[in-house]
Amino acid sequence: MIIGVPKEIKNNESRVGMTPAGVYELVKNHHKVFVQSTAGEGSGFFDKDYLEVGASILDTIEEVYACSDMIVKVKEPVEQEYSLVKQGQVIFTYFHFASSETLTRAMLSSGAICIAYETVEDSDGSLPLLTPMSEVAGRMAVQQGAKYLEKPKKGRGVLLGGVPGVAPGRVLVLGAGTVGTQAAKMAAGLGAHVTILDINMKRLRYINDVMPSHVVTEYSNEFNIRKHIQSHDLIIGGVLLKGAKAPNLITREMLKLMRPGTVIVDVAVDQGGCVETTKPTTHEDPIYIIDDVVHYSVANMPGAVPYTSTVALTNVTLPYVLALANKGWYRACEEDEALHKGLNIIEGEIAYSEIVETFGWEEILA
Ligand SMILES: NC(=O)C1=CN([C@@H]2O[C@H](COP(=O)(O)OP(=O)(O)OC[C@H]3O[C@@H](n4cnc5c(N)ncnc54)[C@H](O)[C@@H]3O)[C@@H](O)[C@H]2O)C=CC1
Ligand SMILES: CC(=O)C(=O)O
Ligand SMILES: [Mg+2]
Repeated sequence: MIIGVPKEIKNNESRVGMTPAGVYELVKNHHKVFVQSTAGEGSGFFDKDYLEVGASILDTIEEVYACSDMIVKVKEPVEQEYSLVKQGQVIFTYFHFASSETLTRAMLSSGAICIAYETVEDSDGSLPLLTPMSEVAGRMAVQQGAKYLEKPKKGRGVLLGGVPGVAPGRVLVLGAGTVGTQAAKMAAGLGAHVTILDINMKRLRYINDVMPSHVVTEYSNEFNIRKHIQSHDLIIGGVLLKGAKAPNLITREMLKLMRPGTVIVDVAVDQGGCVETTKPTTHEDPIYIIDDVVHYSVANMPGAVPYTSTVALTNVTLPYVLALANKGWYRACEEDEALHKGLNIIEGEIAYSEIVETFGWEEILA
C-alpha cells in the first residue's frame, strides 16, 4: 500500500501523524511511504530521519494526497484539504465530526473512508487513540488555566497553590474521565482545592481512592454545577458522549453566577464543548471573554507540545496503521472490533450513528 503523511496545516499544529519509527515498520512490511517535506520538523523529526528509514519526501501536500491509498495524519482535514481527499482513499486521523457539519458534508462527498482516532473503542469502552491526547490536554488545561487566572491575562488574579496564610485556588473539573483525572492530578499537585463531577459513580469511586483528600468528588447535576461555579476560580470541561456533541452543562445564563475573572478551559471543545458559550479558538488567539468570564477553548491543545504529543499519539496509532496497510481497511476493520468502531464515513455514507443524531439527518447508516 502507498501511505502518505502530510504536514498539518491547522493553526499552530506541529504534531505529525507518523514518526520515523512508523515508517521503518511500514517499509519493513513492504509498503511505500511518502512524507511531505518538513512535516515532522515541529516534532523534532527531520526529512533526513525519514529518508534514512526508507520514506520518500514530496514537496507539496497535493502530491502526498494524490499518490496515497491511505493518509495518516493528526487533525481533521481543514478546508484547503477537502478537495485533495480522493474517492476510496482511507483517511486515518482525528475527525470530531459532531462538531462540524461542514467537515462532515465535505468528507461525505469526497467518497473517502474516514476512520476516526477518537471513536476507536476497546471492549471495555475505553478509547485507546484518544487517551494519550486527553492525558496531554488534561495536564495542559491546568497549566493554561493557571496562566489565564493571572490578572494581566484577564483572570481573577489567583495563584492556584495559594501561599501560607492564604487559601489555595479552587478548580472545578467537569468529567472524571481521562482529561478530568489528569487535570485533577495536576491541579492537586499545585496545591489547589479540586472538585470533580461525573455521572459515572465508578469513575468517582476511582478518583476518591487514588487522589489526595483535597480532591473532592460530587455527582454531576445542574444543582451542583450551579453551586460550584460560584466559588471556583478555574473550571475545566472534560465531558464526553462518544462521537456525539457534548452536553451544555454550563449555559450562557449561568455565566452571570461566576465571579469576574473566572477562567473556563473547555477541553471538550472538539466535540462542541460542554459550555454553551464555547467556540473553537486557536493557539494564536486562545481566549475570549463573555460576561467577564475568560473562555479558553483551543481545539488542538496537544499541538502546542508536539515533542511529547507526537510520540504519545504515534505509539498507539502505529499498530492500527500497520493492520490497515497489511490487510486493507475492510478486512482490518472486520477482524478488529475496536478499529471497526473507528469507521465514521464509508464512501459517502455515515457509519457512526451518533453523527446522524447530532445533525438530525436521516441518511441511511452504512
Ligand atoms: N481540545 C483538545 O485539544 C482535546 C480535547 N479532547 C476532548 O476532551 C473530551 C474528554 O475526553 P476524555 O477525557 O478522553 O473522555 P472520557 O470518555 O475519558 O471522559 C469523559 C467523561 O465525561 C463523563 N460525563 C458524561 N456526561 C457527563 C455529565 N453530564 N457530567 C459530568 N461528566 C459527564 C463520562 O462519564 C466520562 O467519565 C473529549 O471531547 C475529547 O475529544 C481530548 C484531547 C485534546
Ligand atoms: C484529540 C484532539 O482533538 C487532539 O489531540 O487535537
Ligand atoms: Mg459574571
